[in-house]
Amino acid sequence: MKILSAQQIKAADAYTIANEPISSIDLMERAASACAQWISAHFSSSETVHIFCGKGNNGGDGLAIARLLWEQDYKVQVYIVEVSLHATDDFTANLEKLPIQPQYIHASHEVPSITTGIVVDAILGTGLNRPVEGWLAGVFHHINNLQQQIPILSIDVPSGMMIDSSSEKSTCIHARYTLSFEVYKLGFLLPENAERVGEIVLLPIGLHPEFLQRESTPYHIVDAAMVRALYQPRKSFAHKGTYGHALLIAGSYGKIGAAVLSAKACLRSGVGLLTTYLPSCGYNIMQTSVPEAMCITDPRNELSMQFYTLVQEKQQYNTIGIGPGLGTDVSTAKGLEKLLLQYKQAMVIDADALNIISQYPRLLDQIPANSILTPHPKEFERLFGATSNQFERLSLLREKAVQYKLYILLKGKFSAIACPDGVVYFNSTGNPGMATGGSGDVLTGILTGLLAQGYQSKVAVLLGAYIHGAAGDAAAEQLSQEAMVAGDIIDFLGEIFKKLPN
Ligand SMILES: NC(=O)C1=CN([C@@H]2O[C@H](COP(=O)(O)OP(=O)(O)OC[C@H]3O[C@@H](n4cnc5c(N)ncnc54)[C@H](O)[C@@H]3O)[C@@H](O)[C@H]2O)[C@@H](O)CC1
Ligand SMILES: [K+]
Repeated sequence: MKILSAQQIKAADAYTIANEPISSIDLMERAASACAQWISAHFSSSETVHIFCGKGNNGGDGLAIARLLWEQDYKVQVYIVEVSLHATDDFTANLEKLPIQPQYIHASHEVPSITTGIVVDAILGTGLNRPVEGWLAGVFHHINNLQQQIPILSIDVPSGMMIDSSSEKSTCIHARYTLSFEVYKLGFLLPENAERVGEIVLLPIGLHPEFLQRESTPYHIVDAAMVRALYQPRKSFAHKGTYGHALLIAGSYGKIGAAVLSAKACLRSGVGLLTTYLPSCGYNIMQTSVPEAMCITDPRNELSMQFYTLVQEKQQYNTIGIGPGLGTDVSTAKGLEKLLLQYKQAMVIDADALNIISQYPRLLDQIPANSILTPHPKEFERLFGATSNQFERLSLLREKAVQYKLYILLKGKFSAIACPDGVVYFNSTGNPGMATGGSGDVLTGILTGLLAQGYQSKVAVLLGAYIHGAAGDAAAEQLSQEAMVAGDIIDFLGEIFKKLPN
């Protein structure tokens, strides 16, 4: 699914108006009626609905929602926040049709103290062009400080939030639900706005499909339809050689569990054969807990330079996953350098392997093209430096993926996957229950398994990120976000794979 900028959304509205064709006011009515329907499906008509409207088209939506709910016997109060002298035509038209008397607000102390019902925020939408400050910021603080039990529903965008750039410094409404139109907005996907958008509800408003199809954007959402199209069912005449041989280089004394989780996830993702390369202390643990994996050990407790010779001697590995629990010992760093100099196929690089690379940045140039890097935000910062906000971090992510011809998956609620062509995909699965030790090791295993069996890097990373999150969602559903552990994600992979065929 495409993510459009504020300018593109405006163009989509205009294209729909011109080509459906439909009048602007009728398109607004359609948007408002989608919101009113959602509200009536979720809140009883005994609730008073307090609707705060600005004077742009977002406010126009609010006025139309007020009328539609009033017609459905809701008790409705409308407050017009005088954000500007100018009102848009569609706002004015809807004000004329409003069956009740609105109350005007020019100062923060004029916000009524609301003790029951629900609040609808239709003050500012995608037309926001500067940070919210002054008395309007005071109005927002009043609304945000209403009692916890009063849900705040923002229409299209929480007022005060920019959708294409950072608005960290802007005062913003903190919504429990954001009822947004048709497409995700970039700002919804970045952690700086997590507390502002609450739960995102996308409501279709019939924007012209032709426009959505032909408009290009560097930002996309990875959804179920996309991964179903990427998934390849297994061939009926397959043997274990058909699905590749992966090498997983992982573990150090005290962190063999990371290697075990990664190995199990790799096997459960369909790899044909798996060899693990571990420090000697991990031998019994791996052979006992993952008997399906072959095991080669390094005589030391940290992995050393020896692992490069191993790859040199045995060229049969279709891919290598390296990093989980590896440690950053100097001999391991040397081994990684030798490995990168020799191994030229796409590989998966995670955790301590990334930390080693950030200590020796010259290694970045040695990473085989189309490899997949999976940093969390701190690892990303260590690798590529700090940025002043998350939109800048996203630009840096794209820039580095292009520069080094890599797929870089920046972990988070909506993991951002930047590709060598500069396109970014945001994963839509996963939950906070996955913020637990070992989840990343599981992801590395899945990605290594998919790459080894012949998926192209792009497909492997999109499919892998999606099924990792989806298995985490299935685990949380069954066990709760609190009680689930990383190993549970592996246990639910099968359930997700079963749902993939079209
Ligand atoms: N036909 C359309 O164009 C449709 C538009 N829709 C709605 O229209 C919205 C966009 O409408 P508009 O472009 O009128 O924009 P807004 O309704 O977001 O408001 C823009 C107004 O707010 C002012 N403003 C911007 N930043 C401010 C700040 N920091 N402090 C005070 N005032 C500020 C601007 O000067 C302008 O007067 C969407 O979010 C959506 O809700 C929907 O009705 C769908 C159809
Ligand atoms: K709003």
